[in-house]
Amino acid sequence: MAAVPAWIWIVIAVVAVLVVVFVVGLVLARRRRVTIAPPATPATPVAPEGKGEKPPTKGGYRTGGSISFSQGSGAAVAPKPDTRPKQPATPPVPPAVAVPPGAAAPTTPIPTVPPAESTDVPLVPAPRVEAPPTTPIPLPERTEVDGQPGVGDDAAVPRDSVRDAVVDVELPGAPAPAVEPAPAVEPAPAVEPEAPEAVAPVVPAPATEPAPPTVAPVSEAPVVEVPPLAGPAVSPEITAEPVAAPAPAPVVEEIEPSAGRLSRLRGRLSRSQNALGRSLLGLLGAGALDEDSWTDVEDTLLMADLGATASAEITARLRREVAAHGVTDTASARALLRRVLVEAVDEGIADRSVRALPHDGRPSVLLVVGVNGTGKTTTTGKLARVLVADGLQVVLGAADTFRAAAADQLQTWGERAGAVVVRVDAGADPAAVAFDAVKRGITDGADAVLIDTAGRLHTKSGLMDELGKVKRVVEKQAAVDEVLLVLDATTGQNGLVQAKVFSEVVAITGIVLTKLDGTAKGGIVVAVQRALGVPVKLVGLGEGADDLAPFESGAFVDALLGE
Ligand SMILES: Nc1nc2c(ncn2[C@@H]2O[C@H](COP(=O)(O)OP(=O)(O)OP(=O)(O)O)[C@@H](O)[C@H]2O)c(=O)[nH]1
Repeated sequence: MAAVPAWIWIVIAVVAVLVVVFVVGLVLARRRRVTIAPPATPATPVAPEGKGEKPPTKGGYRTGGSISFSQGSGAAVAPKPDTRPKQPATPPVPPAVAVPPGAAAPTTPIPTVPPAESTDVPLVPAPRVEAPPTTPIPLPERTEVDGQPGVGDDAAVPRDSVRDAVVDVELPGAPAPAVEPAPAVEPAPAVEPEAPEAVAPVVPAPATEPAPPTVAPVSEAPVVEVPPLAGPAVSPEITAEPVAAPAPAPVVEEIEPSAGRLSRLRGRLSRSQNALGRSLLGLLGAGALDEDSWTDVEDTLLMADLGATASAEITARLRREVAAHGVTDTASARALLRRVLVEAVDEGIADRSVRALPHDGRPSVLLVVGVNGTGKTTTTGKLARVLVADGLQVVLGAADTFRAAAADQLQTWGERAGAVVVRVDAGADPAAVAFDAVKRGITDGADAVLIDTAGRLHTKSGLMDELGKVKRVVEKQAAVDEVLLVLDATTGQNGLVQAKVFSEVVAITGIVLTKLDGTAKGGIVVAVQRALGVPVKLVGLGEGADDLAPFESGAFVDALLGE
């Protein structure tokens, strides 16, 4: 056998090397290939939209269709129906984020991308992912999110807008007693138990009987004498045709004199307020005060809403007085505290009288302004009572045409006090109502015209402009003598913000601090007077018709100190 030439061995070796290289390359190439098939079980299961719960994001919020939006009223708005396409792999971007009371408005949307661990999710092409909704729900316009309720919140949904419906009811065939029938009288068989209540608002009471307002014996024709409770005696021929009986004269109530009211109501103030007095007296009466004690005094004043500057000044003043004269016992501590607090409350205030007396042959004109729900209508009604009790003739202007029931509410106050009420339908121009009220006051020769205005959203320039217009229109007939800003004492420092904004739109001349019966923060009196430079003239100490009192610094401080 002939020897194989060397070159053949060389060729065989080269071919063998090439084959090895090719095979190794093929194996490596296969290993580097990306798998595109989805795994059997995704690492992060995503519930179908609108059915299951979405993974929570930061702050406890949940994305998806059940996000509630706060409106100005703080009332949750029902979420809009979710019409977005289903996106199993990618959670949708929420159109807006609910702002909880007390939280700062978020400036960036809540992250909705999958969390970090979603890197486990394989790279899946997402052909069905569609664009987010093209009409996002706008964020509410509220810019003030400090948690205080009611700052113009009702501007969107008047709080009692559902109450003013007139219900058509079937009239009963016989007079229906609203009170328990006397045992001797047989009840009329045809009377439905619900009838008296339902009928009362729409049927006038009989002209002949001064019946209570809820008694509405509708079958009483003027010519038929029917004893109020003698249902069975009514003739069957007398039908239940509505009879145009003259409206009953409104029962004007007896009004409590305003003098000494603050003393009478002091108990209410004390109950909520004297925590301040007690702790101050406790600190001062304890004898030698160290630095910590003085810090506690200042903190106590701060917590009662006196404001930082006033608290510091009062503390410094107390320190000086204690250093100069000493405090030997609780009585001397109380006397010192009283003097210093009264001075603080009266600082810069010369006159707390309400300018409600007629002058120059025309009535005085008072405008009652403030944020909704602070007690404007109630205060207007209470003030009307005081004026009427003092023998003045009063006209009330229902210029709160925004809240449907406000005019009704004022009318009731007017009827009870014996004051004329000028009103129009809800939604009319408030400036026109105010104008008419003043005109009526002048024509009637009234002594005072009180104009109740709608709650203002102090962050909304449109509504605030409207308030300015009311004042300007009124002034075409007569100068406005008093602009009373009604502040709810329970809103604390937020009241100061409102006060400042209102004072930029209309010149406030006096403050009415309502709901002082429900807060331990009476120090707001000092803070708001300092902020506006106008006096607190009246205080509201309850929901009762006569729970409005003149503000008196001495009596107020006595109440704080629990005397
Ligand atoms: N406890 C207490 N409640 C008060 C006082 N003054 C008013 N209220 C209550 O506060 C609520 C709101 O009073 P309104 O007079 O309707 O308030 P408003 O400012 O006219 O409200 P809008 O018409 O919505 O702007 C009512 O339930 C009143 O009875 C007060 O001094 N003490």
